[in-house]
Amino acid sequence: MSRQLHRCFASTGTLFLWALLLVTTTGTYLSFRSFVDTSSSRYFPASWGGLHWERQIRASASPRRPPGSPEGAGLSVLLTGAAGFIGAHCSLALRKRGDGVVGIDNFNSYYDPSLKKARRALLGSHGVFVVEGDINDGRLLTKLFDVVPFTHVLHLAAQAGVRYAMENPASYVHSNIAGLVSLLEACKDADPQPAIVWASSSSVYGLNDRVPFSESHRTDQPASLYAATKKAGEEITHTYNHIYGLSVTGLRFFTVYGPWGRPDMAYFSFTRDILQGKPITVYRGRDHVDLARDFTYVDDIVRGCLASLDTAGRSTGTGGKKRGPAPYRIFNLGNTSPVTVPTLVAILERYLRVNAKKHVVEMPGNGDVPFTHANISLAREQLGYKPTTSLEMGLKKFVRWYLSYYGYNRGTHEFNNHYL
Ligand SMILES: O=C(O)[C@H]1O[C@H](OP(=O)(O)OP(=O)(O)OC[C@H]2O[C@@H](n3ccc(=O)[nH]c3=O)[C@H](O)[C@@H]2O)[C@H](O)[C@@H](O)[C@H]1O
Repeated sequence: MSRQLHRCFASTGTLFLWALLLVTTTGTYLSFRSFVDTSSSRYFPASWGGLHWERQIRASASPRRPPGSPEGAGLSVLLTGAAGFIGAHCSLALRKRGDGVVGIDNFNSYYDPSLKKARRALLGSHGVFVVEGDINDGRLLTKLFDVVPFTHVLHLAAQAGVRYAMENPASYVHSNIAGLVSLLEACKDADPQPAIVWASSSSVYGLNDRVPFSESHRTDQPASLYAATKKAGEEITHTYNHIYGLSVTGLRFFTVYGPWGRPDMAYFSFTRDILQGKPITVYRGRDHVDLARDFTYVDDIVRGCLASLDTAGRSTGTGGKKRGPAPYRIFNLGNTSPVTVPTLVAILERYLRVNAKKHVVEMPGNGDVPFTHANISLAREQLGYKPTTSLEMGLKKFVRWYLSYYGYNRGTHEFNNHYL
């Protein structure tokens, strides 16, 4: 009897232990799931969806060219990075000529998000709707293509900045590699497939020292992780063109500047610091040679982007299957007249009527290249691209915008009314 009782207690104890194990495992699993769910929903906030949202998307995507217009029916463009510098300018230019545009932007805090929100407000006042979302969110992209048969994607969302790549390398992989692949996946699955025009960079020329830089020059010696991710983007888009028949145009932008620009770029941060009486750091190359850039004004770049969309040709695939070859193009979009960084500073000093406190240092090994200079023959021939704005003229427009936007004209730094 006592042996039976003992066996019974022993088996009850074993059962209890099993039950305990089961409860603990289930609890651990559930808390892991909830962690995964909350972290992913924190990553991709579900601030999209619903009938009202879909109506806004459709309205924004609809071309508004009059029927029988000489320019044709009008494009319907999904524009990534729409609250960014070049994205906002392109969105407005497309809208103004009667194309439909839906923007997407993740409003990250790489630089002051209030500037991005101000750009979004400007776009909103012109009928361009910008979805707050990340291009890594495949569900959102699929939904957008379900709602609208976009004819084109202008992909300008990216982690920009050459030197920041040493501080935050993961953000370059997230946006410029993973985000690009996520977007291409959605595009290849879409029916009809859109044609894609996207922002590569002059930085892909890296250590190339043949000038001016031509599309046929080598681009296998990047000097920064930023450049490497843009170069990778050119190879990745080629794969999608080859396998799925997506029409792809990559644009190598050369140090783009202008009103509503990026605060992390030299012309912008120099302006801010000069006005605030702070010293600026001017990098200098080896043997005391000044650094130079083929600074390109944003309106010229916008014309290049629109011409690329207009000449992109069709993607050939449907339902993820290629039906024939599609265009794959790469163009330099530069200004063809490099200017040294000290000259850039001198022009700003003149317009701002303030002498900069210059701190000249050897260029640190942080990804910078000594100079850039675009050969734009190919873009001129195939896109009719012809930059018309000198750095002198473009900086004048930038400074005028800067003073107005930051309230210097009224002797106050408060938010001001500002228009392009
Ligand atoms: O064409 C591109 O593909 C890239 O262009 C731009 O890169 P960059 O040409 O490096 O522009 P930008 O930072 O304005 O520095 C300009 C000059 O000022 C020098 N520079 C910079 C900062 C500083 O404090 N001091 C300084 O001398 C600096 O050494 C350089 O000589 C975009 O940012 C990038 O996203 C990418 O699009």
